[in-house]
Amino acid sequence: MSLIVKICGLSTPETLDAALVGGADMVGFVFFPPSPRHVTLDVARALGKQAKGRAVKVALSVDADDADLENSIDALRPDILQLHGRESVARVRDIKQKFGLPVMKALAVETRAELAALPGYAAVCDRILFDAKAPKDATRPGGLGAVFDWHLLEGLDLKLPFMVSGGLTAANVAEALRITRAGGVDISSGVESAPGIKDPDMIRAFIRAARATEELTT
Ligand SMILES: O=C(O)c1ccccc1N[C@@H]1O[C@H](COP(=O)(O)O)[C@@H](O)[C@H]1O
Repeated sequence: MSLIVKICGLSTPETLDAALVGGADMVGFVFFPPSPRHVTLDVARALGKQAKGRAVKVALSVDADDADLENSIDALRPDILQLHGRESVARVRDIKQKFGLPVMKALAVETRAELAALPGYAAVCDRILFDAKAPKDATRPGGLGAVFDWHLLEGLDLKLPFMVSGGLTAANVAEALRITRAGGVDISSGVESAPGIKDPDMIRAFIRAARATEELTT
């Protein structure tokens, strides 16, 4: 199966275009007001139309209630929901049933202990995204450019597709994939010139670097 490359936190037509033309498989939009990448419903509606049929649209939320989820889904028309907060297994199941969309649950990993939560989530969601744990005083649970110890995923036998994120860049993506054997990679800060400001050249360079690893393994 080919590697899934996701560019997250897109918020302008120009940078979305760079991701789409560059060959991103998934494009992510952040619905979380404290984030520098937060998109309003109007912006999400326009970007959603631009991305339609060209890549998988991902709506990222953090412990959102049903009303906020409904509004973001109505605006973006996503293909999948990325739940990046402390959503419980029961809440993930509930969201899937209510909204009828596939769910990718983000799990923050710092030690092997956090992987104990995996079977519960694996039973209810469609995809797992491993990310670094945010510091206690962080204003958001992700999108911080923080890397986790990829060796924690070494030899992981998960019967579900999984992706890796957290501090990825064009320079380290090959190493992350070599160690984790993930089926996909997700990036936000690593393709930005400043928090929330995506750089089209960095987007293209990251996609190229990730694709180059496929050539090494196929
Ligand atoms: O991007 C954000 O602002 C964000 C806010 C809240 C939760 C998650 C967020 N981003 C996701 O975090 C990971 C890692 O990002 P980075 O590459 O280390 O910056 C990625 O999945 C983003 O989609």
